[in-house]
Amino acid sequence: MSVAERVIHIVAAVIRDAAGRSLLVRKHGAAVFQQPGGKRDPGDADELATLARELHEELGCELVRDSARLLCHCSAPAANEPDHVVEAAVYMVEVRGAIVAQAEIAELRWIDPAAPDVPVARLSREHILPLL
Ligand SMILES: Nc1nc2c([nH]c(=O)n2[C@@H]2O[C@H](COP(=O)(O)OP(=O)(O)OP(=O)(O)O)[C@@H](O)[C@H]2O)c(=O)[nH]1
Repeated sequence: MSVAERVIHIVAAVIRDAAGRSLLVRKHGAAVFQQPGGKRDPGDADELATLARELHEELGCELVRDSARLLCHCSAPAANEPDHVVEAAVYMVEVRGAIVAQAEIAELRWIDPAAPDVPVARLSREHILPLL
């Protein structure tokens, strides 16, 4: 496997509630929680199209596109794929509609970014939550 094949490019979302808690998801088969989001599909026009599609697939809600603000670009060892690195564009976003875990999601959790009470993937723990 080449170095390029070991890099997973994703677009990820920070979604917060009125109390400042942040939403994390755990996928079926995964041990740790991570940001909602995912890999870009060839059919996605841009990063926000990827995010809108992933948020709908995972949470059943709609991205409010105008609300999106780039928070950071960051990278960490991938949570679920050994020997892979995840590189993320991370956006703070607002969503419209009810947030309901869809089929691919085992669990949703609103966490305090300063004191998560669930196991959290490194990308979130080391790079994203400290910015919130
Ligand atoms: N979405 C997301 N993926 C992350 C994060 N942190 C992290 O290490 N990853 C890694 O990046 C991979 C991205 O896969 P994904 O499962 O979210 O993406 P996807 O929905 O497009 O993939 P799929 O269609 O193959 O299921 C995860 O399996 C995980 O190993 C994160 O905060 N959010």
